[in-house]
Formats: sequence, C-alpha cells, structure tokens
Amino acid sequence: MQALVEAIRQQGEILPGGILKVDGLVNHQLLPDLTREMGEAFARHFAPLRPSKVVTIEVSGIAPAIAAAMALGVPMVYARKKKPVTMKEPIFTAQSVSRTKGGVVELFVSSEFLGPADRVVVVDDFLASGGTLRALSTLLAQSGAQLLGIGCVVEKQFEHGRAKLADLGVPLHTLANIVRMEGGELTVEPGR
Ligand SMILES: O=P(O)(O)OC[C@H]1O[C@H](OP(=O)(O)OP(=O)(O)O)[C@H](O)[C@@H]1O
Ligand SMILES: O=c1[nH]c(=O)c2nc[nH]c2[nH]1
Repeated sequence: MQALVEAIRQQGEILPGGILKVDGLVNHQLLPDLTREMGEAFARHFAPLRPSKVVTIEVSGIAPAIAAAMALGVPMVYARKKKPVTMKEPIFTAQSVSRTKGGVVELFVSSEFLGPADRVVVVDDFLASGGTLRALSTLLAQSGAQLLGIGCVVEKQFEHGRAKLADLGVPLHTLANIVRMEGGELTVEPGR
C-alpha cells in the first residue's frame, strides 16, 4: 500500500529495542483516509474467503480491524486485555507479551461473540515476533472458530513472525514491510 509506505518513510522513527514508532498514523493518532484505505486493502484480499467476523486485539488493532470490517460488512470483535464485569462466561483466554508496554498480558474474548460458526479473519497493527498472533490463534482454537487468514498493517520482516506462524496454514497479508532498521536507517517496502 504505497500511501502507507510513504507515510512510514516520512514519519517512522527507530527507537531503542528494535521498536518502530509510527504513532502519527497507527498507534496514537489515526488518519481517517489512510485507515479507510487499509481496511479496503484487507477487504479486497480477504473477501473471497467469505469471513463472518474480523477479530483483533486491543488497543492498536482496533482501528485497522474496524476499517476492514466496515469494508467487508461484517462485525468486528476485539480481544480485551482486562476482563470487564460485563463479560459473560464462558470466556476464551490466552497469554501474550506486550511489545510496547512490557509484561505478560492476558487476552479475553467472550463466547457470546465468538464460536464454532465463525469464519475469522484476524487483523492487527504489527506483525513482529508473531507472539501476539500466536496467542490469538490459540484463543480462536478454544472457541472453535475457523481462522481463515491474518492481515497486519506493518510487518517487521527481520523478526521472522511470518515464518513462525506458517504452521497455522493460513494466508498472511501485510500492507507495509520493514525490511531493515539498523544504524538509524529505515528500509520500508510495500507489504506482501
Ligand atoms: O508480533 P509481536 O512481537 O507479538 O508484536 C506485535 C504486537 O505488539 C503490539 O502489541 P502491544 O501490546 O505492544 O501494543 P498495543 O497495546 O498498542 O496494541 C502490536 O499491537 C501487536 O499486537
Ligand atoms: O509501535 C510499535 N512498534 C513496533 O516496532 C512494534 N513491534 C511490535 N509491536 C510494535 N508496536
């Protein structure tokens, strides 16, 4: 997605610990036109799989996921990282590690909104080590929902998340690919 690639080239900042800051377009401020375009790109790719739901993880996955769900015309469910009192049992859970905040986080989705009848496309903001998406796939398996595909806005190729998720056997589509971010130099290519 060329507009996204250009925006990351202009605004992306390399932070210590191999973190790419794109807060101006993905993780803090959101740009409506760019976000809509992300959703349409995911929808074009995944519509032929006839998903019944888009699933993501709070917080940064919500914007691209709702954009994709709007373009696909299906509901979007986000895994919560703290269980609210409103959440109805039975609940599916899995653990992941937060890359930007540190520590182990627990993901929660109620069976009220996810079950064996669901055909799911997962959409998230970053694919790095793949740990978060692995946790979400474990949670989906508990629910009996079928995972059809995974879409991520930004892939950090050098963290090899794509290879680590290959055993899931589903298509993985990203919109921008960070090939390298070493020595203060950022190499961004279109996703794959
Ligand atoms: O492939 P991984 O190594 O698992 O990294 C990707 C995950 O890291 C971020 O979550 P994080 O909890 O840091 O941030 P968020 O609360 O902004 O979504 C991001 O939103 C992805 O879910
Ligand atoms: O803002 C972010 N920048 C990153 O480099 C990253 N990797 C995983 N999750 C991330 N979030």
